[in-house]
Amino acid sequence: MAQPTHERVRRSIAQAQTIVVKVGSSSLTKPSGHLDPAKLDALVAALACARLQGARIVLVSSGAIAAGFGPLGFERRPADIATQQACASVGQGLLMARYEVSFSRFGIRVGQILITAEDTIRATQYHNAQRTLDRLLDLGVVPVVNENDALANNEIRFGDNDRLSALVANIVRADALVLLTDVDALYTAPPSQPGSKKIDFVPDVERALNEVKVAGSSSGVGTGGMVTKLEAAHMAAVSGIPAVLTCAANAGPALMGDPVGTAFAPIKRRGSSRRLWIKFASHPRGVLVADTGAAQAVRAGRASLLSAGVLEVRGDFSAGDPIWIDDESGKHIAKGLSGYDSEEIPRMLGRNTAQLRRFFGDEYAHPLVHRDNLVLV
Ligand SMILES: Nc1ncnc2c1ncn2[C@@H]1O[C@H](COP(=O)(O)OP(=O)(O)O)[C@@H](O)[C@H]1O
Ligand SMILES: N[C@@H](CCC(=O)OP(=O)(O)O)C(=O)O
Repeated sequence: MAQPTHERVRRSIAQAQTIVVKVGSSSLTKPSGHLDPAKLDALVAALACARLQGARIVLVSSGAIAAGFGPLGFERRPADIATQQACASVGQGLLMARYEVSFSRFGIRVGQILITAEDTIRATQYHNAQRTLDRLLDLGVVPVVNENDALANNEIRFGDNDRLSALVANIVRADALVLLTDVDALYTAPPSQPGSKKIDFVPDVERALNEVKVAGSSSGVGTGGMVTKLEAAHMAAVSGIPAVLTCAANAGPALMGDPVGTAFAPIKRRGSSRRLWIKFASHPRGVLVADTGAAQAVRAGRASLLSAGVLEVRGDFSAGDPIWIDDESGKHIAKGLSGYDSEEIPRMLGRNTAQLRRFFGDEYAHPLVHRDNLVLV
């Protein structure tokens, strides 16, 4: 794919039909950490303007914990998970109530979607989320998405909403991702560092990941800082979606394609959402160890993993679950979705397709991991 120019990326954002906008806690709160209704109203005005011009808008909004800790009597954002979850439970309702009132000024309805990492890992939940979001957008609603903090356990939590927003962008097949935060752009180093310079355009986010110095959040209310925002821009780029990162006050101009903040070029053609999910969001539940020939074929690309080239299966998983494909030295080569339950696999190992068909029947004559369900790492 030819590298798009800065101007072209901005134009494609201006022309985007379906747009995912992510707003961070720090952009919705006062310095005290409490929810700031004026900031929320200003953001909603910019989004409503785009919506009323025909864009399909999904808002991924943080701020539940920030909205909840004040009313619960805490002076600052609590650090322990259980209290954060309690704050999110109280704050999510308060946040939605504000969005409801604010969007209703423009005659726009909102719908709440609380999502967990599991919903982006399991194919059935993923498709369920996709169907609901698509239908809401068809009905002209602005879905307001957040992680289901009150229930998500720490091991599978995203924790930040940046990467979640990139997955949502893929789920709704968005044409653009807009990341709104408390800095106006990506800088060559954290803006507090002397000499850091603003970056207007990132043609290749994979290179930027190595070159830009980023830090975590320093706002006291945000979570991932610039690290997870760059990861989100990367996930968008590899699924063919241009992104722009800027401050919430620039939401309007950013959506119009004006040269505010930092624009990120897509680096691949739009790939399948399944592959993005496999690569970035799935948590493998087992391992298939490939022999030298199979490892070579998988590494070379576009080859399925056949039972004949697999030496060992580890873990307890079901057909459709994500698994690692390792080489004999234990190095991860790829992630993929298993075609079979782990308990079915041992008797299939080392056998070619004709043998599998003869011994076990047609339903066993398929690859252990089909190439469409496999992503190199
Ligand atoms: N290279 C960088 N460029 C811009 N901002 C950076 C960089 N490295 C770290 N940051 C910090 O990331 C912060 C934004 O992240 P965060 O507080 O998590 O916001 P949000 O709540 O919007 O997710 C900024 O306030 C900034 O200080
Ligand atoms: N889901 C959490 C978001 C966590 C968070 O602070 O994220 P972010 O501000 O986007 O870095 C909430 O609503 O409070």
